[in-house]
Amino acid sequence: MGMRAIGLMSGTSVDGIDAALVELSGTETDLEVKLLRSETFDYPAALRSQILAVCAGESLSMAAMAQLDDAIAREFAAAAKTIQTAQPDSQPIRFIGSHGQTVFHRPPQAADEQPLGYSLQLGRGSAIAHWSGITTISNFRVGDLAMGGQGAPLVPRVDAYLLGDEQECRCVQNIGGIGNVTYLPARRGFANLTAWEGAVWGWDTGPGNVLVDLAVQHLTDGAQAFDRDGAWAAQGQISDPLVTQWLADPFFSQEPPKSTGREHFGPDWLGRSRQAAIALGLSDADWLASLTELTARSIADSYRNHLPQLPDRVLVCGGGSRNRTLWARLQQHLGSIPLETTDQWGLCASSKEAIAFAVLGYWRLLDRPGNLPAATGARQSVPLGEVWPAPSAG
Ligand SMILES: Nc1ncnc2c1ncn2[C@@H]1O[C@H](COP(=O)(O)OP(=O)(O)OP(=O)(O)O)[C@@H](O)[C@H]1O
Ligand SMILES: CC(=O)N[C@H]1[C@@H]2OC[C@@H](O2)[C@@H](O)[C@@H]1O[C@H](C)C(=O)O
Repeated sequence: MGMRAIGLMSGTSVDGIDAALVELSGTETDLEVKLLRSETFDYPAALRSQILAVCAGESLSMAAMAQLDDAIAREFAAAAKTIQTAQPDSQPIRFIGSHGQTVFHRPPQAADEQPLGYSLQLGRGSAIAHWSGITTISNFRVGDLAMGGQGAPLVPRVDAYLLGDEQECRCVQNIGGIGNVTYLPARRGFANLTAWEGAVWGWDTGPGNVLVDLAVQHLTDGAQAFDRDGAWAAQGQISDPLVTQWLADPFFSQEPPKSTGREHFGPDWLGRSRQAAIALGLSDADWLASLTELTARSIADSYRNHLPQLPDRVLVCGGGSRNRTLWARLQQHLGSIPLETTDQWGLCASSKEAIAFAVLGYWRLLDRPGNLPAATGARQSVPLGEVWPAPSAG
């Protein structure tokens, strides 16, 4: 029997906590993850607004930050306890792997006086361990940042061992708030596993759902959080000149390793895009169609611009996989390359990132590396995460 664990993730959409109860066995090529249960726990509305305000640059006193940190940790601990209670049996949970909530992300800048990147995830693991009574592994990004890396994306090494293939070259495309890709060349072309792992690659492709979400929230005064199934964008016309103008953003032509967040693709970016759309006389639906197109184009263009070869297949995960308009546009730009969800390959598309943080925590306990230097730019691969033992009962 494998090791039972819980993975917890709240991403850049800030929609809620994705929780996955898993059973883990093996290590890398023999790694197996059985998903026993998964659930999303929405943030209380007031907490979500506060997180979004902080992500948008609102300043906080240290006391307010401590309070926010622990309000998030409480939600994470409660999510873990709820999913633990829903277990099919009463097996002990060995650990929680918790990503936490990113509220600030600054990639390293080579020309800067402070070249180290900085990434802050709130919801401290020590408090989650305290409130859940389960050993918690958290703060996964800092170890990579200390090695000079971007601190993101961290999922590529997990994708490699869960979705890599002997014969086929694949891309795994996550479309959360921000989009990120993992490139998995076919294993058969490599002398050994180390050589193959060295050729696995990944980067943030840019906006996933974040701009469309913000636009829908703006247009509906917050009544709607996202463009369900892409229905609104489907009613509009794409403005190619506008999309081309947006694609001139320097992030898109930057060579990987690269990562980004709401600091760049956030409210200010959206405001400028709104002005440009109004200047061209676009309707609301045209604006949404064009923002959706930007996500699709930025993903497909980044494959063409950066990859050594186009993949045989693209596997999509994250909430954006449910946006039909985005899906159709991405398929259009990928031409004959088949586009499928990771569900079709045995890995739940809406829980994959939560599952990945359970695997990264597992690798921490096994003293195995978590990051891929090719994906993050770190000087070396290291085990990721800090371990917070639960206080013993009684
Ligand atoms: N039915 C749907 N139609 C269109 N979009 C959807 C649908 N369901 C979810 N989404 C989109 O998915 C988003 C949530 O995706 P997800 O949970 O993968 O994001 P995340 O955890 O913030 O990701 P990341 O950390 O990778 O940025 C929502 O904000 C919404 O934009
Ligand atoms: C700083 C941060 O939280 N980055 C997230 C975000 O959401 C998607 C993309 O940007 C990715 O780089 C990362 O998450 C995934 C899970 C990762 O680290 O692989």
